[in-house]
Amino acid sequence: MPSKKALVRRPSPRLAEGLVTHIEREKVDVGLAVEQWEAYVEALRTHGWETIEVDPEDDCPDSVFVEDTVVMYKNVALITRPGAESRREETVGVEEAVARLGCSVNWIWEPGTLDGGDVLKVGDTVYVGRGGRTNAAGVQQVRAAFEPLGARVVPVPVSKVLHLKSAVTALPDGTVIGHIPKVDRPSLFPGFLSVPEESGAHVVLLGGHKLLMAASAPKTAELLTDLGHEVVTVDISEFEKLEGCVTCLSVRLRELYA
Ligand SMILES: NC(=O)NCCC[C@H](N)C(=O)O
Repeated sequence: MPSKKALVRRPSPRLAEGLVTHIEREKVDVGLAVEQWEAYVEALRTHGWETIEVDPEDDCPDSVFVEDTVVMYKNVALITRPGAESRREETVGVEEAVARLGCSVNWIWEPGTLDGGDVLKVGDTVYVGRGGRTNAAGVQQVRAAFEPLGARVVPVPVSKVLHLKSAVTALPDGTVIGHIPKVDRPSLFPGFLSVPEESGAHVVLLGGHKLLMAASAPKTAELLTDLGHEVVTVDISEFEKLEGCVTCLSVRLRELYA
């Protein structure tokens, strides 16, 4: 059944200790990050999403990046086993939240690792990034969880950025967008549009032609507006310093059964 709920998780007071892998560490202003997070949540609400706060996990610096802890396909919530050990505790509260919402719960098991940021769904095609955080066993377990439900899992190499969705996301019509220097194999996607900025590759689909994007990609916002999309922007500079992007701050639940 169509639903418009989104999981979010308040930033930890230890946010500034979050992991950085592909970029230089920069000082994070936690107070500003909280303001930016609140504005992000407000943008989701303004555009028709009911936001559900997962209990905060103050001891986990990266817990605000809730996308990495669970992958939804239909009514099934696949609880991940994050590739970074420091993030594994984050899944506990998320599992409880999705179970309360009536999802069927499934899990990635050792030796599998999977970060939700490595999973991009385009219709029933589920692209899974095989990179620093997601291993081959993780990809195989996504297949086992979702293919019996009608998905087709397509593994994609990721070597230049943290996650698959740091490199590419998809527009409402299924066109995959990415900033070419950061995409390993653009030819793997049937329809690919190159965008001028790295953070322009990240869109959250708000419904209809509305896209939520970071304020740091004005040229891409202009391009997508010119193509007929309605672009809503949020400043997420403090999360970008930790390799976060608009997608990773929420998990949209579009097919809840309950
Ligand atoms: N899905 C995402 O883009 N997640 C961002 C995670 C950033 C966090 N600092 C990490 O390295 O795990």
